[in-house]
Amino acid sequence: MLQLNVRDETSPLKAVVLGRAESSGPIPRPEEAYDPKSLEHILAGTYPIEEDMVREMAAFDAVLKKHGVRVFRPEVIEDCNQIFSRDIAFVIEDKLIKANILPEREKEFEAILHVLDVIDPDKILVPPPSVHVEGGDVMPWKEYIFVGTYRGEDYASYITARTNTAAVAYLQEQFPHKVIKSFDLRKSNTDARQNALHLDCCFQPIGRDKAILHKNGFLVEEEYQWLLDYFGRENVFEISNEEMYQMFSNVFSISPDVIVSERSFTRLNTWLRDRGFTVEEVPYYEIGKQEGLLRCSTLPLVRE
Ligand SMILES: NC(=O)NCCC[C@H](N)C(=O)O
Repeated sequence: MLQLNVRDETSPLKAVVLGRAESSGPIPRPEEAYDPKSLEHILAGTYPIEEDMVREMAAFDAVLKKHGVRVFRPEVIEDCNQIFSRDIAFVIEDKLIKANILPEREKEFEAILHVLDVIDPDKILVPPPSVHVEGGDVMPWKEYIFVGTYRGEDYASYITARTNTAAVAYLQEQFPHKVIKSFDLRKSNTDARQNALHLDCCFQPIGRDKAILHKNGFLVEEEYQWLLDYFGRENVFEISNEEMYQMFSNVFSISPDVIVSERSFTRLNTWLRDRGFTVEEVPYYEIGKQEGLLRCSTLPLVRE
């Protein structure tokens, strides 16, 4: 049995699910896209090909293994995009919460049932259908659980709004000893530069006391300001609109000292190295075309 344990975003990683790109299906039709960046690449004829994405994920897998991480992979479901394991379930403390994900992505969960077999069933939580939540929006951090949400009345019209206010209330009920801090995120179904698809698309804690942050991802300025004040301006790497689009905030922590990043993120990677981080660079540009990157591809199960 695997003893689940995830209390933050950066403690040394022991076990993780890494998504996979094999048999991820044909190029979707424009009306099948569920994020604006994929849509952009479908329309431009630049949607990533499977071979390239498999190669990128293999490079990520090799880095995780080099650092002694036990890596689980989903079973292959034919013609099903299973790259972004982050969103199908997430672990907080010793509980795995099944996400109530976009209906278009529901069957991805079946591919990790073999992982659930090594987890105590009492530790698996299944939220009611009214709770919409995806792991990209949820981040345990010290006494907090940070949650990205969309509070607008027009929630249902955004395929890019994945975590609702019922999820915020649900997480508070399940983790009463935690402070749930929610953030209203900017959404666009059509413009990837105006869309924070999940919280990890505009913010992520790194190291012991640092964060990557993008102001325009937040609809409420005080909520962005709260994060800036909490981490302290000198500990925050602020990213531009273009860097958010390139998914700079979606790097992945193997430990407080080791971060996996995209090889072209020169400004970020230099800032990290200057602050003593070990940066493991991998090619992940093709996967980035689907509005997800390294954090989105992982589902941490055990951190020290
Ligand atoms: N945590 C994340 O931001 N996940 C990325 C998911 C991208 C995928 N194309 C989606 O729209 O669900």
